[in-house]
Amino acid sequence: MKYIETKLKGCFIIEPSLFNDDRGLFYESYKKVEFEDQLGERVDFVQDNVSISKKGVLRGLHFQNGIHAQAKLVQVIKGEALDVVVDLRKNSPSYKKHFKIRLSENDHKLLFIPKGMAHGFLALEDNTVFVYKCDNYYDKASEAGIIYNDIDLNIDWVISADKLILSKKDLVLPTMKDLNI
Ligand SMILES: Cc1cn([C@H]2C[C@H](O)[C@@H](COP(=O)(O)OP(=O)(O)O[C@H]3O[C@@H](C)C(=O)[C@@H](O)[C@H]3O)O2)c(=O)[nH]c1=O
Repeated sequence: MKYIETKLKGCFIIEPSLFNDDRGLFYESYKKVEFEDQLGERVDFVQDNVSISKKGVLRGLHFQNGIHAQAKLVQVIKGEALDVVVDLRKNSPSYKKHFKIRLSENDHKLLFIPKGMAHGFLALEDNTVFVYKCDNYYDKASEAGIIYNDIDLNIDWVISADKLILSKKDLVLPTMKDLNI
C-alpha cells in the first residue's frame, strides 16, 4: 500500500496494492498496523458507514463539533465521486484551503481525513456506493457543516448547480463567515 500526503497535512491518499488474477481482483483496503505506522498516530475506528447516491447527489460539507470530531477513512466501491476536504484547523498552514480528489470503483484509492476537516462529496454516477470508517460515533447534536458553494471556498464541483441534489439540511448550511471560521 502506498500512502501519499496531500497538501493538507495529515490527510493521506492511500493506494492499495492490487492483485489481479483469472478470478478477478484482491486488495487490502485497511491494515491497522501499517496505517498507523504511516500516519504516525493511533486511530481507533469505531463506526463504518455506507451511503448510496444518485448521480448529482452532493453530501456535505460536514463535520462534528468538539469531542465528537471524526477522522474518516473513505472510499468508493461502486461508481465515482468527487471528494472534497476543507481544512478547518486554525493553526494549520492550509487553514481554509480545500483538497479535491476523484475516488472510483476503478482506481480503488482511499482517502484518510483527519479530525478538524469538513468533508463532502459529489456522486458522479448513479448508485455510487461510498463506504467509510469513522473514529468517533455519529452524534446528532454535534453535527455541523458549511454550505457547499461557500464564496470564500469557491469549490469547483464540476457539474452545474441546477443538476445538484442536496438534502434540505445541506441546502441551509451556514457559510464559513457565518461560523466565524
Ligand atoms: C452520518 C449518519 C447519519 N445517520 C442518519 C441520520 C439521518 O436520518 C440519515 C442521513 O443522514 P445525513 O443526511 O446526515 O447523511 P449524509 O449527508 O450522508 O452525511 C454524511 O455526509 C458525509 C459527507 C460525511 O462526511 C459523513 O460524516 C456524514 O456527515 O442517517 C446515522 O444514523 N448515522 C450516521 O453516522
